[in-house]
Amino acid sequence: MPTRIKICGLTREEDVDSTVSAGADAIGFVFYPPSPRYVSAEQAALLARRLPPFVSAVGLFVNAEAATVRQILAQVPIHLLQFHGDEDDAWCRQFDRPFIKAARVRPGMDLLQYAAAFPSAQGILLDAFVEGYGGGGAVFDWSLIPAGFSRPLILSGGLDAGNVGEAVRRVRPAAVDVSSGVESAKGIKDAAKVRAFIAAVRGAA
Ligand SMILES: O=C(O)c1ccccc1N[C@@H]1O[C@H](COP(=O)(O)O)[C@@H](O)[C@H]1O
Repeated sequence: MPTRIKICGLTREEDVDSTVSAGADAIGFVFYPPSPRYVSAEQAALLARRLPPFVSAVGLFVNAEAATVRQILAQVPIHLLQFHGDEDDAWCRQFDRPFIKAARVRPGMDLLQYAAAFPSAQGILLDAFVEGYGGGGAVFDWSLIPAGFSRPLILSGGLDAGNVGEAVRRVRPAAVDVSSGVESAKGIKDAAKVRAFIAAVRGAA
C-alpha cells in the first residue's frame, strides 16, 4: 500500500490547486485560531470546493468546543477529523465522523498506552512535542516508536523533502503529514517544495 500523503495548513485557493496537481491524497484545514494557518469555516468551504473526488479534506482542531466542531462540520465538507490537543476518545467520537488522534511525542512517553486510549481512532498521528501544539517544524526521535506499534501510523513533525524518504524507509508509516516543511511562509505553501516532498515519498516507497 503506497504511503498516503497529507499536506496541512492550506489557506489559499492556488495552494489547493497546486497541491492537488502534485498528487497529495489529503489536505488539512487548521481550525485552531492561534495558528498562523487558521482558516475560517467560510474560507475552508471555498477551498474544499476545489477538491476533486478522492482527495480528502481533513479538519484539524485543538481543544475546541464541541459546538464549534459541529458548526464547522455543517459548513465544510470534511472527510476526516484530526484532533491535536488533549481530547479523549469519547469526546473525539461524538461527531460520528472518522478521526485521527495526534500524540505529541517526547522521551519517556508510552506510545502503546497512548494508542490504546483511542480505540475509536482510524489512526494515530505522531508529532514532535512543541509548545503551541503543532506545526512547529520539529522532528522527534523516530526510535521512540515502539516496534509493536500496530495501529495505522501517520508520521509528522518537521518532515520535508530532505528527510521524508529516510522517514518512510525507517518508520514505514501508513501516511505522512507535513506543514512547515513545504512552506515559503507560514500558511503559504511552496508548490516546488510540495512537489519535491511528494516525489521523495513516492521514491522511498
Ligand atoms: O499547522 C499548524 O499550525 C498546527 C497547529 C496546531 C496543531 C497542529 C498543527 N499542525 C500539525 O502539526 C504537525 C507537524 O507540522 P510540521 O510539519 O512540523 O509543521 C502536522 O501534523 C500538522 O498537521
